[in-house]
Amino acid sequence: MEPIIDGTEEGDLSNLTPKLPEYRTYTELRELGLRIYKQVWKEFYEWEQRECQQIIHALAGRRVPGEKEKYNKMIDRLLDSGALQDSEMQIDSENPNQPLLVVTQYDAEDRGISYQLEMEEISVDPTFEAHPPYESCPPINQSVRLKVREAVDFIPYGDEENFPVMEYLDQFQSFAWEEDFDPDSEMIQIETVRRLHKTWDISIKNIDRMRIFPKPLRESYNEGLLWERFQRDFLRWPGGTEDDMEEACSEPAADDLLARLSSVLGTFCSNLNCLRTLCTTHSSLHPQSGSFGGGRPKVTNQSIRLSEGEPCGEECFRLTDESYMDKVYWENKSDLETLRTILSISPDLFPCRLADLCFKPCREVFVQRSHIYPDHMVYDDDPTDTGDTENHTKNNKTRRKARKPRLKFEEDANHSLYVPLAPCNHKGPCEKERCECYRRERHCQLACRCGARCDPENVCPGFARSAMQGATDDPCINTKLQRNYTKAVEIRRADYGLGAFAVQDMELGDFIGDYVGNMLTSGDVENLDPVIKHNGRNYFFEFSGENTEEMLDAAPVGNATRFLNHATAELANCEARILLVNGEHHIGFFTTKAVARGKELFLWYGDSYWPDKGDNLEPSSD
Ligand SMILES: C[S@@+](CC[C@H](N)C(=O)[O-])C[C@H]1O[C@@H](n2cnc3c(N)ncnc32)[C@H](O)[C@@H]1O
Repeated sequence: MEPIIDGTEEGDLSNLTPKLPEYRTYTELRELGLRIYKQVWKEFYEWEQRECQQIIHALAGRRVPGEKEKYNKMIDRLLDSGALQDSEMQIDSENPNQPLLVVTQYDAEDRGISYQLEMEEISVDPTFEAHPPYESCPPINQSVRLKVREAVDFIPYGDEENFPVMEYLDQFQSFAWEEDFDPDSEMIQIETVRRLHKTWDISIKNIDRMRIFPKPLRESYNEGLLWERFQRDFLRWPGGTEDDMEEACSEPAADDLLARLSSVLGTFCSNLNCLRTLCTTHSSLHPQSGSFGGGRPKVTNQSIRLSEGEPCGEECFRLTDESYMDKVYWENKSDLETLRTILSISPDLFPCRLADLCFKPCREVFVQRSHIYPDHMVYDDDPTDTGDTENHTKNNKTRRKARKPRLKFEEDANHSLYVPLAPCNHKGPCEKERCECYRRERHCQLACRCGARCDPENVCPGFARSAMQGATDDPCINTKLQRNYTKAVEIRRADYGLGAFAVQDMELGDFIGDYVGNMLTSGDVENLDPVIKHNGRNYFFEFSGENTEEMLDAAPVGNATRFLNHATAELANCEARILLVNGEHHIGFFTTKAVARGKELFLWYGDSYWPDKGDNLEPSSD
């Protein structure tokens, strides 16, 4: 038997039943929900049709008097389906210069009736040259990881006969326009929820129980239809009220520190190269380097205790010995919970900081941290190396078959300085004696924040000192990239499609920009896909170092650097350098000689880029 609505639990109908005694079961409630849903649906689409008509009318040019009547008459004749079943159109061959279109329609007995249609001639300025067809490329200022799309968004070059449409479509499973999220239906659902909740006093929980929407309204404080709605701008329409539904999104409990922080910072990326919201660079594959940089502890208690610095007093954690390890007892369990939460966010936070946050002596927090993370639990492997990455790589590998020619960063006599190095993994600042980066003149200067593992708080006292000193007169080359000290370029037609031209005089060593694109994790990429084959433009840039093989594709997203064309090594006036910035590899383009304003910028793409043609492509000399 259908359960009667419970009047005791949260989200019950005890307050509803007196108002609406007929709604006593969830089936009845669902019928009410569906009724409101249909009502909103109808209102929305009636409004949308009217609204669209108005917009289209507003866009139309001025009408010639009588034109409408003439047009209507003609349409009536054309649509007279009793007499005519088919039609064809042709230009009047006797009068090719006359802009006249003859429409002939045929009836079932093949009798044709012809109409002449007046046409408006639009002449195009003969000096106007249409822009060559280009694939879409939204601008980005840092590389991103695009999801591997299984649905095709649109068919590029669909109107060009020689584009292999079917070969292109074969790569996808479905059409995005058939599947993707529909903002209209989200608005209709939200308005239905609002009416049920506000007008009919039905709780969010009971609305969920009606099971009329495809996804739950409130899966958690940051999941579900209600939460998603507040992440977007909302279309205003007369039937929908943009009001207080936000309050229906539940907040994490007051004492759930981790959840509260996540709800605030969930979309904020704390990676030093990012520091922005809704990052798609770090959080998708490496969630721990996104929101919180937390994850597993990397620093042992022993190293913390022996780290550089003077004890702050007799009770300092630096003076903790074994005998003290079982003498710390915190009566209030919530103190320990707070410490655990802080450590789950930042597992290597120094005891002095922990002491401030927990209102406890540093020695006590140190001992408690040692219990939570005993030294045998502290690994020195790469915490960002998750199974996710592996899966992603595997997926890519199965999807991708052959190696594409790509712009490749190769170690040779001229470029050996710029082969990427793994971040230094030692305590303190880089030193001549021990650092490979120093030997190869790739060291981080003190004021530069290179080296993901060089944790300023715990293991790199040199960092803290240098940071206070501010930038040096001769800052590390990374700062040009970090601060975006680029020289302006203009993108315009060149000998090989579009090219990048100097807008101002440039000197040797000027920074042009950071080559950004879609970050691919696998060294293997798909067969030259039909779009590249068709338009002949390849935006892959691969670089491989000691432990890295990374690839950027600036075809789907990019910035001005994607337009630097190729020239031989002698004629090129720019070069690519691999920089290690806060532990991430970047490809910076720099001038290798002075470039006068108005001149095109060229890069030597490397031998592997032109597998068929060899390196004999030269730019024009002017
Ligand atoms: C990274 S894109 C450079 C920008 C490109 N010109 C555009 O319009 O987008 C590389 C492509 O440009 C063209 N290209 C660049 N340099 C060239 C050269 N020296 N000779 C012939 N084609 C070149 C090739 O189609 C190549 O795949």
